[in-house]
Amino acid sequence: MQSKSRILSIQNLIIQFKLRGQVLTAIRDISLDLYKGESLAIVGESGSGKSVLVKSIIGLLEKNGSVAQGRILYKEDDLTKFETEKDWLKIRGKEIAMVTQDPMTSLNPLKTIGKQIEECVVLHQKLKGKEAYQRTLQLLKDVGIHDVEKRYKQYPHEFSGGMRQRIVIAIAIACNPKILICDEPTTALDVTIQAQILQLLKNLQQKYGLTTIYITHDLGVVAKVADRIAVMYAGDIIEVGQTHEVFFNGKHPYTWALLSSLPQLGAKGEELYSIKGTPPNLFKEIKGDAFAPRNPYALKIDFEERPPFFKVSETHFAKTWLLHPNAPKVELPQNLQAFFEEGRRFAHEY
Ligand SMILES: Nc1ncnc2c1ncn2[C@@H]1O[C@H](COP(=O)(O)OP(=O)(O)OP(=O)(O)O)[C@@H](O)[C@H]1O
Repeated sequence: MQSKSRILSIQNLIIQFKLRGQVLTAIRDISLDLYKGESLAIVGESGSGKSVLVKSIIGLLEKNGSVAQGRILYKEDDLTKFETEKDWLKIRGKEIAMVTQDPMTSLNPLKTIGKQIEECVVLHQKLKGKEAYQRTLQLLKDVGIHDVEKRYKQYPHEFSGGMRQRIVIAIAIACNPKILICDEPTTALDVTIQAQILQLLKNLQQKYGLTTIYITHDLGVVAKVADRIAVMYAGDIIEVGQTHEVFFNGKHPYTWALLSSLPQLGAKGEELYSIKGTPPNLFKEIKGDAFAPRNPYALKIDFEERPPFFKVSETHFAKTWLLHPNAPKVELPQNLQAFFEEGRRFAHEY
Protein backbone atom coordinates (compact mmCIF):
# COMPACT_ATOMS: atom_id res chain seq x y z
CA MET A 1 0.00 0.00 0.00
CA GLN A 2 2.92 2.31 0.78
CA SER A 3 3.99 2.46 -2.87
CA LYS A 4 0.57 3.82 -3.83
CA SER A 5 0.01 7.54 -3.97
CA ARG A 6 -1.81 9.32 -1.17
CA ILE A 7 -5.14 10.84 -2.12
CA LEU A 8 -6.14 12.21 1.30
CA SER A 9 -4.12 12.81 4.43
CA ILE A 10 -5.58 13.37 7.89
CA GLN A 11 -2.97 14.77 10.25
CA ASN A 12 -3.22 15.14 14.05
CA LEU A 13 -6.93 15.81 13.87
CA ILE A 14 -8.87 16.81 16.98
CA ILE A 15 -12.63 17.50 16.71
CA GLN A 16 -14.68 18.88 19.56
CA PHE A 17 -18.37 19.58 20.15
CA LYS A 18 -19.79 22.19 22.48
CA LEU A 19 -22.81 20.89 24.34
CA ARG A 20 -24.59 22.70 27.16
CA GLY A 21 -21.46 24.60 28.16
CA GLN A 22 -19.27 21.48 28.09
CA VAL A 23 -16.75 20.26 25.53
CA LEU A 24 -16.84 16.72 24.11
CA THR A 25 -13.72 15.55 22.27
CA ALA A 26 -15.02 13.16 19.60
CA ILE A 27 -11.79 12.79 17.59
CA ARG A 28 -8.64 12.63 19.70
CA ASP A 29 -5.56 13.35 17.61
CA ILE A 30 -5.99 11.04 14.64
CA SER A 31 -3.62 10.70 11.68
CA LEU A 32 -4.57 8.55 8.71
CA ASP A 33 -3.57 8.43 5.04
CA LEU A 34 -5.86 7.21 2.31
CA TYR A 35 -4.27 5.75 -0.82
CA LYS A 36 -5.56 6.12 -4.35
CA GLY A 37 -7.76 3.22 -5.49
CA GLU A 38 -7.85 1.46 -2.13
CA SER A 39 -10.81 0.42 -0.08
CA LEU A 40 -10.47 1.31 3.60
CA ALA A 41 -12.90 0.19 6.29
CA ILE A 42 -13.27 2.19 9.47
CA VAL A 43 -14.61 -0.12 12.15
CA GLY A 44 -15.68 0.53 15.73
CA GLU A 45 -18.62 0.37 18.07
CA SER A 46 -21.29 3.06 18.31
CA GLY A 47 -19.94 6.41 19.47
CA SER A 48 -16.30 5.65 18.55
CA GLY A 49 -16.22 8.61 16.14
CA LYS A 50 -16.53 6.99 12.72
CA SER A 51 -19.26 9.30 11.46
CA VAL A 52 -17.70 12.44 12.90
CA LEU A 53 -14.42 11.58 11.19
CA VAL A 54 -15.97 11.19 7.74
CA LYS A 55 -18.29 14.15 8.20
CA SER A 56 -15.21 16.29 8.75
CA ILE A 57 -13.87 15.16 5.37
CA ILE A 58 -17.02 16.16 3.53
CA GLY A 59 -17.99 19.30 5.45
CA LEU A 60 -21.05 17.95 7.22
CA LEU A 61 -20.07 18.47 10.86
CA GLU A 62 -22.95 19.84 12.93
CA LYS A 63 -22.74 23.54 13.82
CA ASN A 64 -21.64 22.86 17.43
CA GLY A 65 -18.62 20.88 16.18
CA SER A 66 -15.25 22.24 15.08
CA VAL A 67 -11.71 21.22 14.28
CA ALA A 68 -9.58 22.12 17.30
CA GLN A 69 -6.34 20.93 15.74
CA GLY A 70 -4.93 19.25 12.64
CA ARG A 71 -5.14 19.19 8.87
CA ILE A 72 -7.05 17.26 6.22
CA LEU A 73 -5.11 17.52 3.00
CA TYR A 74 -6.86 16.85 -0.30
CA LYS A 75 -5.22 17.93 -3.56
CA GLU A 76 -3.98 21.50 -2.92
CA ASP A 77 -6.46 22.21 -0.12
CA ASP A 78 -6.47 21.82 3.65
CA LEU A 79 -10.16 21.01 4.16
CA THR A 80 -10.07 22.14 7.81
CA LYS A 81 -9.60 25.68 6.49
CA PHE A 82 -12.89 25.63 4.57
CA GLU A 83 -15.36 28.05 6.08
CA THR A 84 -18.26 28.50 3.72
CA GLU A 85 -20.69 26.18 2.00
CA LYS A 86 -19.28 27.51 -1.27
CA ASP A 87 -15.83 26.12 -0.32
CA TRP A 88 -17.33 22.69 0.41
CA LEU A 89 -19.32 22.59 -2.83
CA LYS A 90 -15.98 22.39 -4.66
CA ILE A 91 -15.46 19.03 -2.96
CA ARG A 92 -18.73 17.51 -1.73
CA GLY A 93 -20.38 15.21 -4.24
CA LYS A 94 -17.95 16.22 -6.96
CA GLU A 95 -14.67 14.99 -5.48
CA ILE A 96 -15.85 13.14 -2.37
CA ALA A 97 -19.34 11.61 -2.31
CA MET A 98 -21.20 9.79 0.42
CA VAL A 99 -23.75 6.98 0.46
CA THR A 100 -25.59 6.68 3.76
CA GLN A 101 -27.59 4.02 5.52
CA ASP A 102 -31.00 5.40 4.62
CA PRO A 103 -31.39 6.03 0.88
CA MET A 104 -34.75 7.77 1.34
CA THR A 105 -33.09 10.76 2.99
CA SER A 106 -30.98 11.39 -0.12
CA LEU A 107 -33.72 10.83 -2.72
CA ASN A 108 -36.37 13.36 -3.74
CA PRO A 109 -39.74 11.53 -3.49
CA LEU A 110 -41.33 13.86 -6.05
CA LYS A 111 -38.90 13.32 -8.92
CA THR A 112 -38.36 10.24 -11.07
CA ILE A 113 -35.15 8.44 -10.26
CA GLY A 114 -34.02 8.88 -13.88
CA LYS A 115 -34.26 12.67 -13.62
CA GLN A 116 -32.39 12.65 -10.31
CA ILE A 117 -29.48 10.71 -11.77
CA GLU A 118 -29.55 12.70 -15.02
CA GLU A 119 -29.26 16.02 -13.17
CA CYS A 120 -25.89 14.89 -11.80
CA VAL A 121 -24.81 13.61 -15.22
CA VAL A 122 -25.64 17.01 -16.77
CA LEU A 123 -23.97 18.97 -14.00
CA HIS A 124 -20.84 16.91 -13.44
CA GLN A 125 -20.24 15.07 -16.69
CA LYS A 126 -21.25 18.04 -18.86
CA LEU A 127 -23.51 15.93 -21.08
CA LYS A 128 -26.81 17.11 -22.55
CA GLY A 129 -30.01 15.76 -24.14
CA LYS A 130 -29.83 12.27 -25.58
CA GLU A 131 -26.25 11.73 -24.43
CA ALA A 132 -27.16 12.52 -20.83
CA TYR A 133 -30.16 10.20 -21.07
CA GLN A 134 -28.06 7.34 -22.48
CA ARG A 135 -25.43 7.85 -19.80
CA THR A 136 -28.14 7.72 -17.13
CA LEU A 137 -29.45 4.43 -18.52
CA GLN A 138 -25.91 3.07 -18.50
CA LEU A 139 -25.47 4.08 -14.86
CA LEU A 140 -28.71 2.31 -13.96
CA LYS A 141 -27.38 -0.82 -15.67
CA ASP A 142 -24.04 -0.42 -13.89
CA VAL A 143 -25.76 -0.53 -10.52
CA GLY A 144 -27.63 -3.68 -11.48
CA ILE A 145 -31.06 -2.30 -12.36
CA HIS A 146 -32.91 -4.06 -15.20
CA ASP A 147 -35.54 -2.76 -17.58
CA VAL A 148 -33.87 0.64 -17.39
CA GLU A 149 -36.11 2.68 -19.73
CA LYS A 150 -39.15 1.81 -17.64
CA ARG A 151 -37.31 2.22 -14.33
CA TYR A 152 -36.01 5.66 -15.39
CA LYS A 153 -39.58 7.00 -15.24
CA GLN A 154 -40.41 5.63 -11.79
CA TYR A 155 -40.40 7.35 -8.40
CA PRO A 156 -38.38 6.29 -5.32
CA HIS A 157 -41.39 4.73 -3.57
CA GLU A 158 -41.75 2.26 -6.44
CA PHE A 159 -38.43 0.63 -5.51
CA SER A 160 -37.43 -1.75 -2.70
CA GLY A 161 -34.88 -0.67 -0.05
CA GLY A 162 -32.04 -2.49 -1.80
CA MET A 163 -32.97 -0.98 -5.18
CA ARG A 164 -33.15 2.51 -3.68
CA GLN A 165 -29.66 2.02 -2.29
CA ARG A 166 -28.51 1.12 -5.82
CA ILE A 167 -30.06 4.36 -7.13
CA VAL A 168 -28.31 6.44 -4.47
CA ILE A 169 -25.05 4.76 -5.49
CA ALA A 170 -25.80 5.60 -9.17
CA ILE A 171 -26.32 9.27 -8.21
CA ALA A 172 -23.05 9.31 -6.29
CA ILE A 173 -21.17 7.76 -9.23
CA ALA A 174 -22.86 10.13 -11.71
CA CYS A 175 -20.98 13.01 -10.06
CA ASN A 176 -17.65 11.36 -10.94
CA PRO A 177 -16.20 11.45 -7.41
CA LYS A 178 -12.66 10.33 -6.65
CA ILE A 179 -13.54 9.16 -3.13
CA LEU A 180 -16.76 7.37 -2.18
CA ILE A 181 -17.69 7.19 1.50
CA CYS A 182 -20.14 4.43 2.38
CA ASP A 183 -21.59 5.00 5.86
CA GLU A 184 -23.13 1.70 7.02
CA PRO A 185 -24.46 1.27 3.46
CA THR A 186 -26.12 -2.06 4.13
CA THR A 187 -27.22 -1.91 7.77
CA ALA A 188 -30.89 -1.39 6.91
CA LEU A 189 -30.94 -4.25 4.41
CA ASP A 190 -31.41 -7.98 4.85
CA VAL A 191 -28.39 -10.25 4.64
CA THR A 192 -28.70 -11.41 1.00
CA ILE A 193 -29.24 -7.87 -0.27
CA GLN A 194 -26.35 -6.66 1.93
CA ALA A 195 -23.98 -9.05 0.17
CA GLN A 196 -25.22 -7.94 -3.26
CA ILE A 197 -24.74 -4.24 -2.49
CA LEU A 198 -21.24 -4.84 -1.11
CA GLN A 199 -20.33 -6.82 -4.23
CA LEU A 200 -21.77 -4.01 -6.37
CA LEU A 201 -19.69 -1.40 -4.55
CA LYS A 202 -16.60 -3.53 -5.04
CA ASN A 203 -17.27 -3.87 -8.79
CA LEU A 204 -17.92 -0.14 -9.17
CA GLN A 205 -14.76 0.68 -7.28
CA GLN A 206 -12.76 -1.28 -9.84
CA LYS A 207 -14.70 -0.07 -12.88
CA TYR A 208 -14.49 3.62 -11.95
CA GLY A 209 -11.12 3.54 -10.16
CA LEU A 210 -12.72 4.86 -6.97
CA THR A 211 -11.12 5.13 -3.57
CA THR A 212 -13.65 3.86 -1.05
CA ILE A 213 -14.13 4.35 2.68
CA TYR A 214 -16.56 2.01 4.44
CA ILE A 215 -17.83 2.81 7.89
CA THR A 216 -19.27 -0.03 9.90
CA HIS A 217 -19.55 -1.47 13.39
CA ASP A 218 -19.39 -4.97 11.90
CA LEU A 219 -15.94 -6.34 11.06
CA GLY A 220 -17.54 -9.28 9.28
CA VAL A 221 -19.18 -7.03 6.72
CA VAL A 222 -15.93 -5.50 5.51
CA ALA A 223 -13.73 -8.58 5.39
CA LYS A 224 -14.64 -9.22 1.78
CA VAL A 225 -14.51 -5.68 0.47
CA ALA A 226 -11.76 -3.81 2.30
CA ASP A 227 -8.06 -3.74 1.46
CA ARG A 228 -7.26 -2.11 4.81
CA ILE A 229 -8.99 -1.76 8.14
CA ALA A 230 -8.71 1.07 10.67
CA VAL A 231 -10.14 0.19 14.08
CA MET A 232 -11.55 3.11 16.07
CA TYR A 233 -12.11 3.32 19.81
CA ALA A 234 -13.15 6.41 21.78
CA GLY A 235 -12.19 8.88 19.06
CA ASP A 236 -8.84 7.31 18.22
CA ILE A 237 -7.54 4.85 15.62
CA ILE A 238 -6.05 2.12 17.77
CA GLU A 239 -5.03 -0.29 15.01
CA VAL A 240 -4.61 -0.05 11.26
CA GLY A 241 -3.38 -2.59 8.75
CA GLN A 242 -4.19 -4.63 5.70
CA THR A 243 -7.39 -6.60 6.14
CA HIS A 244 -5.63 -9.96 6.62
CA GLU A 245 -3.21 -8.38 9.11
CA VAL A 246 -5.95 -6.99 11.33
CA PHE A 247 -8.11 -10.06 10.91
CA PHE A 248 -5.53 -12.77 11.47
CA ASN A 249 -2.81 -10.99 13.40
CA GLY A 250 -4.71 -8.25 15.26
CA LYS A 251 -2.67 -6.81 18.13
CA HIS A 252 -4.88 -4.50 20.16
CA PRO A 253 -7.08 -6.18 22.79
CA TYR A 254 -10.02 -4.10 21.52
CA THR A 255 -9.50 -5.59 18.03
CA TRP A 256 -9.49 -9.04 19.67
CA ALA A 257 -12.77 -8.18 21.35
CA LEU A 258 -14.31 -7.10 18.03
CA LEU A 259 -13.04 -10.26 16.34
CA SER A 260 -14.47 -12.38 19.13
CA SER A 261 -17.94 -11.22 18.25
CA LEU A 262 -17.62 -12.68 14.73
CA PRO A 263 -19.89 -15.67 14.12
CA GLN A 264 -16.85 -17.68 12.89
CA LEU A 265 -15.48 -17.59 16.43
CA GLY A 266 -18.78 -17.98 18.20
CA ALA A 267 -19.52 -21.10 16.19
CA LYS A 268 -16.84 -23.01 18.12
CA GLY A 269 -19.09 -23.02 21.17
CA GLU A 270 -16.39 -21.75 23.53
CA GLU A 271 -16.83 -18.87 25.86
CA LEU A 272 -16.24 -15.63 24.02
CA TYR A 273 -13.93 -12.89 25.10
CA SER A 274 -16.72 -10.34 25.35
CA ILE A 275 -16.36 -6.61 25.86
CA LYS A 276 -17.60 -5.78 29.33
CA GLY A 277 -18.16 -2.23 30.55
CA THR A 278 -18.79 0.92 28.56
CA PRO A 279 -16.63 3.28 26.49
CA PRO A 280 -15.15 6.30 28.32
CA ASN A 281 -16.90 9.60 28.81
CA LEU A 282 -15.61 11.86 26.04
CA PHE A 283 -16.44 14.98 28.06
CA LYS A 284 -13.55 14.04 30.35
CA GLU A 285 -9.86 13.94 29.59
CA ILE A 286 -8.73 10.40 28.90
CA LYS A 287 -5.56 9.21 30.52
CA GLY A 288 -3.55 6.32 29.11
CA ASP A 289 -5.14 3.77 26.77
CA ALA A 290 -8.87 4.57 26.57
CA PHE A 291 -9.67 0.83 26.48
CA ALA A 292 -7.72 0.04 29.67
CA PRO A 293 -10.68 -0.13 32.11
CA ARG A 294 -12.36 -2.77 29.89
CA ASN A 295 -9.20 -4.60 28.94
CA PRO A 296 -8.49 -7.87 30.75
CA TYR A 297 -4.87 -7.63 29.51
CA ALA A 298 -4.30 -4.05 30.73
CA LEU A 299 -0.89 -3.26 32.17
CA LYS A 300 -0.17 -0.59 34.79
CA ILE A 301 1.16 1.76 32.12
CA ASP A 302 -2.14 1.47 30.20
CA PHE A 303 -3.79 3.56 32.93
CA GLU A 304 -1.04 6.17 32.92
CA GLU A 305 0.31 6.83 29.45
CA ARG A 306 -1.31 6.88 26.03
CA PRO A 307 0.39 4.26 23.85
CA PRO A 308 2.00 5.38 20.58
CA PHE A 309 1.61 3.42 17.35
CA PHE A 310 3.92 0.40 17.48
CA LYS A 311 4.96 -0.95 14.10
CA VAL A 312 3.99 -4.56 13.41
CA SER A 313 4.84 -4.53 9.69
CA GLU A 314 5.34 -1.88 7.00
CA THR A 315 1.56 -1.63 6.73
CA HIS A 316 0.36 -2.67 10.19
CA PHE A 317 0.42 -0.50 13.34
CA ALA A 318 -1.29 -0.79 16.72
CA LYS A 319 -1.50 1.47 19.76
CA THR A 320 -1.06 -1.00 22.59
CA TRP A 321 1.63 -1.22 25.26
CA LEU A 322 1.52 -5.00 24.78
CA LEU A 323 3.75 -4.43 21.75
CA HIS A 324 6.44 -2.74 23.82
CA PRO A 325 9.57 -4.94 23.89
CA ASN A 326 9.38 -5.13 27.72
CA ALA A 327 5.70 -6.08 27.85
CA PRO A 328 4.80 -9.54 29.19
CA LYS A 329 3.61 -12.13 26.66
CA VAL A 330 -0.12 -12.73 26.85
CA GLU A 331 -2.01 -15.91 26.14
CA LEU A 332 -4.93 -15.37 23.75
CA PRO A 333 -8.28 -17.09 24.27
CA GLN A 334 -8.23 -20.52 22.58
CA ASN A 335 -10.84 -19.77 19.97
CA LEU A 336 -9.11 -16.55 18.92
CA GLN A 337 -5.76 -18.32 18.72
CA ALA A 338 -7.25 -21.04 16.53
CA PHE A 339 -8.94 -18.41 14.33
CA PHE A 340 -5.64 -16.58 13.84
CA GLU A 341 -3.77 -19.78 13.00
CA GLU A 342 -6.40 -20.92 10.55
CA GLY A 343 -6.52 -17.46 8.99
CA ARG A 344 -2.77 -17.18 8.60
CA ARG A 345 -2.65 -20.60 6.97
CA PHE A 346 -5.41 -19.54 4.60
CA ALA A 347 -3.73 -16.18 3.86
CA HIS A 348 -0.47 -18.02 3.15
CA GLU A 349 -2.09 -20.48 0.77
CA TYR A 350 -4.03 -17.67 -0.84
N1 LIG B 1 -23.44 17.28 17.14
C1 LIG B 1 -22.92 16.64 18.19
N2 LIG B 1 -22.93 17.22 19.41
C2 LIG B 1 -22.38 16.60 20.47
N3 LIG B 1 -21.78 15.40 20.42
C3 LIG B 1 -21.75 14.78 19.23
C4 LIG B 1 -22.31 15.36 18.06
N4 LIG B 1 -22.12 14.50 17.02
C5 LIG B 1 -21.47 13.42 17.53
N5 LIG B 1 -21.24 13.59 18.85
C6 LIG B 1 -20.55 12.65 19.75
O1 LIG B 1 -19.31 12.29 19.16
C7 LIG B 1 -19.01 10.93 19.47
C8 LIG B 1 -18.75 10.16 18.19
O2 LIG B 1 -19.98 10.04 17.48
P1 LIG B 1 -20.12 9.32 16.05
O3 LIG B 1 -21.49 9.57 15.56
O4 LIG B 1 -19.00 9.71 15.18
O5 LIG B 1 -19.95 7.78 16.42
P2 LIG B 1 -20.05 6.55 15.46
O6 LIG B 1 -18.84 5.71 15.72
O7 LIG B 1 -20.28 6.97 14.07
O8 LIG B 1 -21.33 5.83 16.04
P3 LIG B 1 -22.59 5.20 15.26
O9 LIG B 1 -22.10 3.90 14.70
O10 LIG B 1 -23.60 5.04 16.35
O11 LIG B 1 -22.99 6.20 14.22
C9 LIG B 1 -20.19 10.39 20.27
O12 LIG B 1 -19.86 10.47 21.65
C10 LIG B 1 -21.30 11.35 19.92
O13 LIG B 1 -22.23 11.45 20.98
